[in-house]
Amino acid sequence: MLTPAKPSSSISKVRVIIRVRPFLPHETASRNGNSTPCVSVLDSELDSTQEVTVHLKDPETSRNECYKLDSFFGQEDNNLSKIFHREVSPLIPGIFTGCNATVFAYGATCSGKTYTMQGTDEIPGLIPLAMSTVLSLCHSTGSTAEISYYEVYMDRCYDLMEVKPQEIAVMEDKDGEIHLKGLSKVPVNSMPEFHEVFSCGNQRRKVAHTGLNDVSSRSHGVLAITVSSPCGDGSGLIATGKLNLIDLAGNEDNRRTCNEGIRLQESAKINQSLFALSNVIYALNNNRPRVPYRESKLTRILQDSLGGTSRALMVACLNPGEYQESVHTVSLAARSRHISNFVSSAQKHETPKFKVDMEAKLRAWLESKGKTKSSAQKMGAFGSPLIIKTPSAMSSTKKPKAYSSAKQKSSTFQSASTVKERSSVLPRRNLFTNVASVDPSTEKDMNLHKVKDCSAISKDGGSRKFSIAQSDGNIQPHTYNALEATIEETATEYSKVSTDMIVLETRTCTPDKLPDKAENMEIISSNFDESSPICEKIKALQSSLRRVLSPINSNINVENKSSRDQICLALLDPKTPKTPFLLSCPGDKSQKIGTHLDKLNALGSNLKSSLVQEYVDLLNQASREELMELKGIGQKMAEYILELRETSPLKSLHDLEKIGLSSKQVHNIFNRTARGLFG
Ligand SMILES: Nc1ncnc2c1ncn2[C@@H]1O[C@H](COP(=O)(O)OP(=O)(O)OP(=O)(O)O)[C@@H](O)[C@H]1O
Repeated sequence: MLTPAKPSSSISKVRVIIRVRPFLPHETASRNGNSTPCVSVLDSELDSTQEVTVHLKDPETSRNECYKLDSFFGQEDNNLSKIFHREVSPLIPGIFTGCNATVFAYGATCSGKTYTMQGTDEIPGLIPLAMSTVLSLCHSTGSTAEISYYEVYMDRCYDLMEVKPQEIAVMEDKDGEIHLKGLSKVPVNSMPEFHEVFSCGNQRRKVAHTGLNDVSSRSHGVLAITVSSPCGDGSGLIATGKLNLIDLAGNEDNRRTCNEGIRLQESAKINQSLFALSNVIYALNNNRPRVPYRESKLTRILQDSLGGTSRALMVACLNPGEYQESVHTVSLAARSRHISNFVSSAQKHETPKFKVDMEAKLRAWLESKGKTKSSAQKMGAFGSPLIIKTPSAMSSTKKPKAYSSAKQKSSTFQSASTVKERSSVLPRRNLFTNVASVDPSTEKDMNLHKVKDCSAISKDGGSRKFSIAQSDGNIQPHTYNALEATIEETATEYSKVSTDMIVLETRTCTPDKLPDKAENMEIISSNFDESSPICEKIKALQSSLRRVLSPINSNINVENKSSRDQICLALLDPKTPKTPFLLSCPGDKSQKIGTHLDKLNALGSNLKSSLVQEYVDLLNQASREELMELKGIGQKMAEYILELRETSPLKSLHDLEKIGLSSKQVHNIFNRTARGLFG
């Protein structure tokens, strides 16, 4: 029987849940029998269908982090039917009324994504469970089901139902509907039929890109179940709905793998598309006016099944023994889910300041004061979209000792009496990460610590963090949003040229711990030509940030730090010295700038970058007639460009591929224009 959709405490349009797989036998052996997972939730939250706080703890360094997510399924929930009945089954009835839904398994390699989606013969995964539910509903309602199975590999789409996987063109019609031209659809009436078709597709997916001995998926596998149902009103109309069940490729941290050659390219594409997916989910959950569907093939294909009336579920899969990897996965998942609500200045005066690792103490304290479990559960971690309800009667004399003593030492904490009723305190946007292990009472300069801490993580984990650190304060929402949009855009650009894992985070810190001068904040880019678009963007970002910050920094009132408002931003990166030119032999500076030929080559490359940038600007600004004067652009193309840039301005020539041009065509258009300059 289908369970009705459960009301959730969260207002996410895309639910984001965690699933932790059990340790595998060889993992338990190599951990000398230690089977404590690096991730957990409080026992009281284990069976919660409400928001949960996920705790990650590194047994080796005792680092820890907390994130708010929609639900948690631990190692003991090995039976996938629990996840199915609670999270997936409620999405199915909508498919029979013409709505779409999407379920993704997201996570690092070997975190259990494929297992979660497919299961085994004994323990069916989410895909067979969903298929069998759809089929039984079809039988009882007179509906029919068809399946398609395709993969997105290196930003290209291939039909897995064909004996030799065919590339599928992704087309968008004038109503914005996406069509996968020529994609096979196979009618399915029974589970044996389904298994036969699905396992052939799986075999093709495995062989196509991994080789038979390599178990890691290098592509995103999408099983689409399309249901056609007669409308119950006797009109003879048919409602068509679609359920996408997606086994995403595993994200990878390339500085911890030995990837090279094609593997490195694959990995870059995988990380880039996962980041684009997270941006889409974030935009949807935050009611952003623009949802960046066009940033990857996968999100473009899923446009009709993410947002609008569609419902979606992200299952973030974790390997219980991999702390760093889990932090990457959960932080990206939490960021996707994150609901932004900027606090107005008036509200900010009394915004409670908690440090994330105080949450458990505060919750315990509330409970000891006789608060009900449910009110205690509403207690948000620092990164919580919903900050807290505590009784206004709570007096400072009743403060817990640890709390008040912490307050004396650091303004990170505020007395419990300043905690406001939930109705009057809106959440601030923050994902407070990487500093949870810091003891503020011993930390002289919290901000420095944060920077150090994040840099260290960058080195350990090989991730690039793009962070916004913000104190509560008077930064206008539009200024904040503009900065945030710029940094997101920068991170997206970065993801296009880098194979690093990208972590984008918004953090909150206390005003007195922010750098006094904007100049103290380092925005470091490495491995890029100074003239590259990413460097240009970073420079522009840095200077606009300084402009925003300078009046604030000049008005510092040391005595009144708690009401001072600041925002600071840092691209936290391993510190690589900048070099004047990055030529073909990185690491050997003496050769890089030695000869006139090198300089000429460097100039040539600068010229090319600025020419490309000029060209992109022109494409974004020119009229239809002007566009048609460009070599290689006809009327149809000009119209496509006008349409495309309305929703998403072109950022690079590569963006032209989003309107269906192949990279060769894009190259040719630009070459013709460049040749025209000299011709
Ligand atoms: N719940 C589970 N119970 C038992 N074994 C599991 C479970 N989840 C995953 N595994 C095992 O863990 C290993 C990795 O799982 P899986 O192949 O699903 O990972 P993945 O995330 O899809 O990896 P990749 O991205 O590399 O394809 C497999 O051997 C799988 O059988």
